[in-house]
Amino acid sequence: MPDSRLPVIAVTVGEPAGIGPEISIRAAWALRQQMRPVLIGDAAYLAMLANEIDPSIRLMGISLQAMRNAGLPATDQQRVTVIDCPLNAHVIAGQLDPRNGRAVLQTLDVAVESVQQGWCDAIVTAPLQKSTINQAGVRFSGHTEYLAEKTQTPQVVMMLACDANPQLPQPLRVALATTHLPLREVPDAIRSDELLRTMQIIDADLRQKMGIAHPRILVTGLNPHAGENGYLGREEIDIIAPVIAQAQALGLQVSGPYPADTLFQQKYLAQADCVLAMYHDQGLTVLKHASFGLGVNITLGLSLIRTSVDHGTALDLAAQGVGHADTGSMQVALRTAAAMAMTNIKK
Ligand SMILES: NC(=O)c1ccc[n+]([C@@H]2O[C@H](COP(=O)([O-])OP(=O)(O)OC[C@H]3O[C@@H](n4cnc5c(N)ncnc54)[C@H](O)[C@@H]3O)[C@@H](O)[C@H]2O)c1
Ligand SMILES: N[C@H](C(=O)O)[C@H](O)COP(=O)(O)O
Repeated sequence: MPDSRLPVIAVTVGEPAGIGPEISIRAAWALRQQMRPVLIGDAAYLAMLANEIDPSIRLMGISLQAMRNAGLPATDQQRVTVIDCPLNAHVIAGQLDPRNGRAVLQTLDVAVESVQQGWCDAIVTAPLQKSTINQAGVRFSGHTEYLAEKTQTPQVVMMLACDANPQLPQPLRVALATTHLPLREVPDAIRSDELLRTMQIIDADLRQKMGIAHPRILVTGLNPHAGENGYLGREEIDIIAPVIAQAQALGLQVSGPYPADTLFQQKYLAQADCVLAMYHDQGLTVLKHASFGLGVNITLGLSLIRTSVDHGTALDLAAQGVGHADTGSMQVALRTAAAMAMTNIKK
C-alpha cells in the first residue's frame, strides 16, 4: 500500500510527567510502517525523550501554524512527525505540575482540529492526569466527556475492549452507562432517555465501526443481585428493565438486567458482543483484571474516531526513567484506530 494511503493517526502524548510521551514515541516508532502516527506534544521535550529511549528514533517537529498554512508535510517512514504544542514548565518525570495542564488540553484541541481539517483520520490519546487539568483551572472529568463537548455531541459512550489477549476465548467489550462521576451521583445519573440512547449508540457503533451484524448486549443491574426484586434497590424495576423492553421493541438484541457480580462468566459472555455496565468500576474492574495492558478505550457515538489506552499515567514508572512502561495497550489503541480509519477511507 502506498505511504499516502496509510491512515494518519493524531496521537496526543498526554501528561508530560507520566508515561504517555514515552509510550507514544515507542509505539509510534514501532508501528510507523503500518500507519502514519503524528505526535502532538512539546517537540523539544519529545526529541529529548526519544533520544533517551533510542537514539535511532527520528522525529520531525512542525509548528501548528505551519500545519494550518500548509497541512501535514510529506514524510517517509524514517521519521515521525510531531506537531509542536509547547509546555509551560520544565518536566520532571513523575512530578505533576499544573502549569502544564492547559498545554495538555491544547493537544486535544489540536487533535480535534487535525481530524476536522482532514489532516488526520483518527485520534489516539495517551493518558493524562485529570486532576492536573482541574488544578490548572479547567473543569475536566475525562477525554470522553471533553471530546463530546468539543465536537458538540450530546451523548457518547465509553467502551473498553480487549481482543488482543489470547487467553480470552472471545473479545471482551464493556461499555458504561455512566463515566467519570462520584459514586454517590451514579443512581441519579441513570435516566431512561439516556440509557436507551446509550444502548442505541452501542448497537449502531458495533455494527458500523466494528462490523458486528447483530450486536448482542447484556445489561447489568445497578444494585446487588440486580435489586433483589426491589428489596435491594428499585432502579432495575423503575428504569433499567423498562428501558431494555423499549430497546427490544426497537429491534435491539438487549437483555437484562443481570446481577453484575455473576454476569462475567464464560457461559454468558460467549453469548454476548458487549456488556453494558452501570458505572465505571462495575465494568472496568473486570475488563482490566482480564486484560490490563492489552485493552483499548473507544469512544462510541462520536463523529470522529478516538481510541486510548486502558491504563493511566503511571507516575511511579515514569519517575524511574524510560524503559519501564509497557506499550501493549498503546499499540492496540493505535492499531484499533488505524483499522477503524481504514474502514472509513475505503468507503
Ligand atoms: N486514557 C487516560 O487518559 C487515562 C486512563 C486511565 C487513567 N488515567 C489517569 O491516570 C492517572 C493515574 O491513574 P491510576 O494511578 O489509577 O492508574 P495507572 O494505570 O496510572 O496505574 C495503575 C498501576 O498500573 C501500572 N501501570 C499503568 N500503566 C502501565 C504500563 N503501561 N506498563 C506497566 N505498568 C503500568 C502503574 O505502574 C500502577 O502500578 C489518573 O489521573 C487517572 O485519571 C487516564
Ligand atoms: N475511564 C478510563 C479508564 O479507566 O481507563 C480513563 O479514566 C480514561 O477515560 P477518558 O478516555 O475519558 O479520559
